[in-house]
Amino acid sequence: MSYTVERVTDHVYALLRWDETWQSYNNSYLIQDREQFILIDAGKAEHAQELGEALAQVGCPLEAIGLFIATHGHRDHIGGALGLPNADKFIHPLDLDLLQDDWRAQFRTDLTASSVTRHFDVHHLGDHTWGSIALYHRASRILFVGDHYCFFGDELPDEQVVACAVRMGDLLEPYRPEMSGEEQRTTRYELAAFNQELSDIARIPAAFLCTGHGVVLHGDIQSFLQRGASMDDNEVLSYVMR
Ligand SMILES: O=c1ccn([C@@H]2O[C@@H]3COP(=O)(O)O[C@H]3[C@H]2O)c(=O)[nH]1
Repeated sequence: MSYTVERVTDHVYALLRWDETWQSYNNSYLIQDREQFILIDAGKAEHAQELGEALAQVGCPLEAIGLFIATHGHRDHIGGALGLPNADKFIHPLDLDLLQDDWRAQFRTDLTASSVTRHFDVHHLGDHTWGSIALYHRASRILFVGDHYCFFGDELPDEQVVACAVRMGDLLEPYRPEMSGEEQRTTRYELAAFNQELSDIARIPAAFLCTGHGVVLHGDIQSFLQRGASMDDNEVLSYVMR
């Protein structure tokens, strides 16, 4: 099994696949709701079959996923969603352009639909990509932030998928505009805006932080995010240079 599957909390699983090509974990998350399964992010299209096997391992056939939400439109978060036959698929309208032409028709952009807001508070971030979002799943107190803040390329600490945010304080990641993969974004350096967005989501009473890549954090998520939001230019530079 090329996916690592781990329970985050009741009815929520993290599914991580180490991608040799990009040398990083790619994360997806499964939530078992009373009526349906919900998938957040779906990995690359070429890993879709393995994602299906990982989901089956926790009792979720692909047909049972009724709702899919992408944290943003990069292909390592979207590709696997194409194989979900019964899911209503959502993405922020500003990321629709990132999708292949023949994929766009499969996606809805009305994130204010009750099928989404019944479960999640949606926060537009717009940093990693123009349409990147954070999703707060109120029932589980999980904050999904996609790649706004993530551990791209990092190994799992002590091979643990879920780790304590306080103990992982030095896992802080710098602001990395180059991660956006889009020229428009990579040439902009907007640390102040990035920090403000982090500071805003740090107010959410989350007990878990689920990012687009790598370890899942639990515990004092507010302090962890606030600490990230307080990095100044010098500190960002020292992280980038290390
Ligand atoms: O070998 C690589 C590694 C990375 N990237 C880009 O960096 C981005 C990081 O965020 P993401 O995971 O949403 O998408 C990734 C891609 O856009 C790439 O194009 N080729």
